[in-house]
Amino acid sequence: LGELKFGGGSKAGMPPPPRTLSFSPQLSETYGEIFTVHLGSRPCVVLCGYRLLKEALIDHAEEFSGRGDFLDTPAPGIVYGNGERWRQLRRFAIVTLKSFGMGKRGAEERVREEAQHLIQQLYQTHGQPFDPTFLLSCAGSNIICWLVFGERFEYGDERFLALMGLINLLFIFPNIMRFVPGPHQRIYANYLRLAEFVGERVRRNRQTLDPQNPRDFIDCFLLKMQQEKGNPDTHFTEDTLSKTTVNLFFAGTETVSSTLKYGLRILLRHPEVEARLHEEIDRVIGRHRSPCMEDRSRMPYVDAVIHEIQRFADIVPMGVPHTTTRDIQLRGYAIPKVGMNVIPLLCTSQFDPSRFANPQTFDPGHFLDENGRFKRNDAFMAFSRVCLGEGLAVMELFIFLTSILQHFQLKAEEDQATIDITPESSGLGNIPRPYRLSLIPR
Ligand code: HEM
Repeated sequence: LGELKFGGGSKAGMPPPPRTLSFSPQLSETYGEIFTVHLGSRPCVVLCGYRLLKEALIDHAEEFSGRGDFLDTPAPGIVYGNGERWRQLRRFAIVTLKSFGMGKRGAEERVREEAQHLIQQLYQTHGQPFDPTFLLSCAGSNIICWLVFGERFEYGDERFLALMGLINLLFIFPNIMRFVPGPHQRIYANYLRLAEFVGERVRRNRQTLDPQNPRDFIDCFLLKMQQEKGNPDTHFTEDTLSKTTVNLFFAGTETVSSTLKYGLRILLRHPEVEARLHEEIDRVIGRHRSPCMEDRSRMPYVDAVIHEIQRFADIVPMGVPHTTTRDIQLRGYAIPKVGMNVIPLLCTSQFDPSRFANPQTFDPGHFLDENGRFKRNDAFMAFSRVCLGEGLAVMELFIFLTSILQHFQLKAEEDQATIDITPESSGLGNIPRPYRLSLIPR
């Protein structure tokens, strides 16, 4: 297993690393589509390629629905949940967020409104080069703030800035971070501060709770806790409230903004794609009204580009670890229920050469048929199987990206031909390279 790589990452003066994936897919050339690696003392079954991932995550969805536990997070919320607790918290979150309009018109209005705030902020850059990370994170984060905290924040609001400062991709691994010295311990400290922030909001909500008129996810959770009072086996506790809220906050913020940040960089590298996007946006939406979800069905090129950005950026290359809910045979191998993590290497489906003509090339044609209509491809697995926020993410990506391109032309700071669109580092997440761009009003 000498080839096993945990992330890439280029240092100053060094050539960029090859596109390494956390478990280099080349391992499958030697060991096949299914093999075991040992992470410390934990055996993990790694699954590679579209067909095998489909077999496990879709055809045997129930059997592979357990959440792997090598992240060792105690009293988990949804993302690291398992069994009955996970089922109940997940169902509750879906129903509650839908009641606030997630995946529906209510959320669409919020996303459109947030897009307008984002555009106003982008005009303030006055065509000068800037790093888009902060503004994109604010926009994505505000959608989740509205769902879980019942309000959006101005981008300069100190409470919001403090909150944004706590977010880091590595949040998802707080328990690992706790033990790794150096900057990781700071990240773990940030995780605790975010939990504290949530705790304060919970105290505030409790004082003003109106059972007839819950304002946000936290209110709904508190009401559920009241209903479950007296049930010694309840899964709705202070602890699961805090963890679930932190899960939603993280999962819904960093994913969307990283995809947008990656996407804009790819468009800087491919101005011909940007030009076709402008053309379709001008033709279908025009310059004067804000984009809405109804437009999407008439914009196959935009749809294809967003899918291709998500495929190519591949921001969660290893997926999130699963485990089996019962002993199962897969391709003749026995995977026991207990003690085995299953790592679905989503990247091996997203880059599967049997499913994409030129997997290593950014090409929106991967999602277009010969008549220019949008073409689904089942090997597209950016959301894996159980992402709870998929509908919301799709809405945000479409409305934010089309709004930006409706108003601005992108201008690179560096020579377009040399823009490197491989990730800055590639591990549990693919992190886009830091860059600056200018937005020229159209
Ligand atoms: C571009 C955006 C996004 C991407 C690429 C993404 C990707 C993923 C992936 C790969 C998983 C693991 C699924 C599995 O275990 O099979 C996941 C789970 C999850 N995502 Fe997303 N996600 C995105 C946006 C969001 C948003 C906006 C939310 C918030 C509402 C969200 C909430 C969650 C939650 C709560 C889980 C855990 C679900 C569970 O274990 O039951 N995600 N996501």
